[in-house]
Amino acid sequence: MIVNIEKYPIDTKKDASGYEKLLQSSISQLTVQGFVALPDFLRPCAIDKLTSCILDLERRGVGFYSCDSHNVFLEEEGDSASFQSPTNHPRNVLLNSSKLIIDARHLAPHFVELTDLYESREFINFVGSILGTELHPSADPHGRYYANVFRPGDGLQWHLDRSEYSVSLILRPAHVGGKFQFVPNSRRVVEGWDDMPSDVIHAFAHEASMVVEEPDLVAGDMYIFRGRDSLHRVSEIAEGTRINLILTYNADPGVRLNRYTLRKFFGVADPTP
Ligand SMILES: O=C(O)CCC(=O)C(=O)O
Ligand SMILES: [Fe+2]
Repeated sequence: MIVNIEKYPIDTKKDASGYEKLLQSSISQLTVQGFVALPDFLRPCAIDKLTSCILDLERRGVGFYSCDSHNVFLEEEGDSASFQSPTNHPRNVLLNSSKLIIDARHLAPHFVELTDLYESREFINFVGSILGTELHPSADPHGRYYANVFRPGDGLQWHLDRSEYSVSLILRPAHVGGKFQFVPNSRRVVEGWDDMPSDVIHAFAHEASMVVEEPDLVAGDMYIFRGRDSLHRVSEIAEGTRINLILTYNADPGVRLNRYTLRKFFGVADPTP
């Protein structure tokens, strides 16, 4: 088991009162901050094993280095009514991101325990109970879960995820930069923009009661948030390497990523039907 089960009794049958306490504190964190951070969720030996295995895959050239530009919605530029919209409309403004993604197909053979966690009823029920929804694993063979490796100069610009819910497991934070920044429940505001602000943080400073959160996350931490409803990014890495795992879930079964996301971030030009 890669989970620090003594601190996080996610199996309700084994420790009902510990589970209930954990659930209630996580739910109140989500209500107050719009996300949940669970420190030391992974066992130290799991952090070491997962990290060295991902770095080894990177050395062997496994994974896709995505450095294509994208818009905040992760949808085709101009594939809808807003095609007629001004060039500065968020749908038309391209942002530059870069990172290495090692997707679920490449990770699975090396990470049986990760697949087990991703699919485990206890884990899905725990995360779903915090988020107040039934959760289903993604049906996307590439994006159900994946590792991100950010090197200096890399970063992931502002976007709204295609998957509804994301769970991130931090394996190694950057030394400088590489901060996870997000604005809880900001989708509606972003959808209302006619012009993409050049400085998103500054733009939100003028929105009543909207805060750009920047949690301080360290190796072993797990965080949960609504990636489709909360604009978020990873700021540029200045020093060190940032490595994390993202596990994605949806309220409906059978959900897959759109072609845009698969092409730009996973290097998949022609997804299998
Ligand atoms: O690496 C992170 O913390 C966030 C990554 C992310 O937003 C994504 O992969 O969609
Ligand atoms: Fe994201």
